[in-house]
Formats: sequence, structure tokens, C-alpha cells
Amino acid sequence: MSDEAAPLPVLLVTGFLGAGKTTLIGRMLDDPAFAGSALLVNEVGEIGIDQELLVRSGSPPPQLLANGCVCCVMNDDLGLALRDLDLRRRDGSIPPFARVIVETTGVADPAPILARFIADGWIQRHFVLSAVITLVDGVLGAETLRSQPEAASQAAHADAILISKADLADVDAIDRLRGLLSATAPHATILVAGSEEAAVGRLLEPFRLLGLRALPQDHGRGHHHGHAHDHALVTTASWRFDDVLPWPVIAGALDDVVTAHRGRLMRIKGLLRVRDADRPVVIDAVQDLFHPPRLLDRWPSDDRSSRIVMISRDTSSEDAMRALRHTLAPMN
Ligand SMILES: Nc1nc2c(ncn2[C@@H]2O[C@H](COP(=O)(O)OP(=O)(O)OP(=O)(O)O)[C@@H](O)[C@H]2O)c(=O)[nH]1
Repeated sequence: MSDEAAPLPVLLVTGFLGAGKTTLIGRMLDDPAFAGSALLVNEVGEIGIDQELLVRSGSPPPQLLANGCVCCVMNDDLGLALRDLDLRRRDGSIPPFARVIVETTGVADPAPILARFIADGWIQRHFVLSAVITLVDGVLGAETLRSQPEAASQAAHADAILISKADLADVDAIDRLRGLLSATAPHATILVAGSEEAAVGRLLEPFRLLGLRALPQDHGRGHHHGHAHDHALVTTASWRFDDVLPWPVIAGALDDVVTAHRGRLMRIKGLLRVRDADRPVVIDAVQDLFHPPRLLDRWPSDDRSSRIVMISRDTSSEDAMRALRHTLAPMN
């Protein structure tokens, strides 16, 4: 790409912890219209899991931004990663790509990220933020919008809001949530998704348009309201281990830990190697809601050790991880 070439569109996918960002991006990448998307995944924990779930042939390997949240003023990982992508695209060390998809952490306030796209002259010449897509959990979203300032900012800055997990919520609750969101983000397109595959194509249609067409930079977005979160209050605990344990043992220990820390853990995610299973198991808890474990088709990379990440506002994630290790570690 020469310097005069049109800036490449960037899609910013945001949404509170566990709202369904990785799930949506996975579906986008499986849609031929999104082939050739470069992916930057920002995670709060020092061990990344999402980028492992988003490996696709034909697209550059997802790049993990693990150095803290890119919305922090002092963190220029996003700027550096965009420069690196541009460089590697020019020297041919990664396949060409037509757009960049950025998955923010669940506790990211998009406002400072949007500001950076305007303030950084190099980014302005090479990339254009074409849309902010915000995932809102259909079950937990209303309460999360009220109690978590980052979630409210994510909705306020959205061009499109996707209410996920409609299959797990009742219709009236989804209607109320939709009403709340239209008041928070009157300019945003609001869509509702369940898990049915049939709906995916329809849901992706507006995203596809947004991804291919660069919108003016101040398109309908809320104004900068200041930085809506305090990372000092977000604690993550990560554990990587090579012991291969039976599923019932792991599930039982996780259940005990979640019960003991009810109401305090915001997120648990893990990629696990389990005895007698030749494929990896993905576990996800969002607040107190445990999603069914999922078997992946294959290991996404050569790294076959188990990884668990817990996230909380207080030190519960550290306490819970200590308890989990105490139960599982002596079983090697
Ligand atoms: N039933 C149902 N489950 C969903 C839906 N969308 C996402 N999930 C599940 O919700 C859990 C969390 O989804 P993710 O896509 O990992 O959420 P995320 O926003 O990327 O999570 P973080 O990166 O940790 O903030 C997973 O178990 C998903 O399978 C949906 O529409 N319906």
C-alpha cells in the first residue's frame, strides 16, 4: 500500500466481560465477506485465550495485545500494533488484509480509543475507524449497564449494538433492554441475536456494510465523557498448568470456587486439556452464569497447556484462583 492509498477500515468490537465479542468475531471471520481481516485482540489477563479461538486460515494470525487495556492513556499498544501490521503487510510477511478488527477488553472504555484515532496523525493517514460495534448481554446487560460505567460508555459510543444471548432471556426482558439502550445510544442501530446459526447472516449484514464503507469519524458517536474506568479496581488471576485432569474433577472444583465467591467474580474463562478428551475444552462463566463447556474441533496452536483466567473488581479473582489451585494442583 502506498502512503496515498485509502485508509483501511477498522472495526472496534467492544462490550462488557463475557457479552459475546469473541463469539461474534468468530462468526464474522467464518463469513466469506470478512475473509482477509487482520485481528487485534486486547485482553486484561496476562494469558490470552480469545486470540487462540480466532485463528483462521487465510487471515493473518490474530495478534494479542496483552500489555494491559489499550484504552489506558499510557498504553500505545494499539498504535504500535497498527504500525506493525502495516509494516508486515508491506513486506509481505503476513497475507494482505482489507480491514482490521479490534476486540477490546471487556472493561475498556472506548472513548480514549476513539480519541487516539483522531489525535494520532499516522493512524489517521493509514486507518479509519469505520464502526464501533458493542455487544450487550441479553441476560445480564440491564444490570451491567447500571452498575458498570465502562458498559454504559461502550453502549453510548456504539454505531451498532448487538444484544446477545436472546435465546437465554425472556422476550419482555429483551424489550426492556432494547428500550434502555435506545435511550443510552439513540443514534445506534440495535440488533438482537440468539445462538441460531440461521440468524447470523442477517445479523452480519449491517456489520459487513460498516466494515466495507468508511464512515465519517464523528458519525453519530457520543462525545468523549472522560475515562470511565479505574484499572486499579480490576484484578485478574491467571494459571497455566500441564497436568491433565479428569473433567468431573475440574468441573467440581470450579463449581465450588464459583459458589464460594458468588456475586464477586466477573469472568472466568479457560482453555483446558482434559483427560480422555483429544480436543480442548473451553469454559466460560460470566458473573454467576456458567455457559455450557465447549469442545473445540482442534487445538488452535502447538501450545497445549491448560489456561484459566479469572477477573474481578476486588481481590476475589486471586482468592478464587488460589482456592482452585489448592484443590487441583496436588492431584498431579
Ligand atoms: N446461549 C448463547 N450463548 C452465547 C451467545 N453469545 C455468546 N455466548 C456464550 O457466552 C460466553 C462468553 O462469550 P464470549 O464471546 O467469549 O464473550 P467475550 O465478550 O468475548 O468475553 P471477554 O473477552 O472475556 O470479555 C461463551 O460461552 C459463549 O458461547 C448467544 O447469543 N447465546
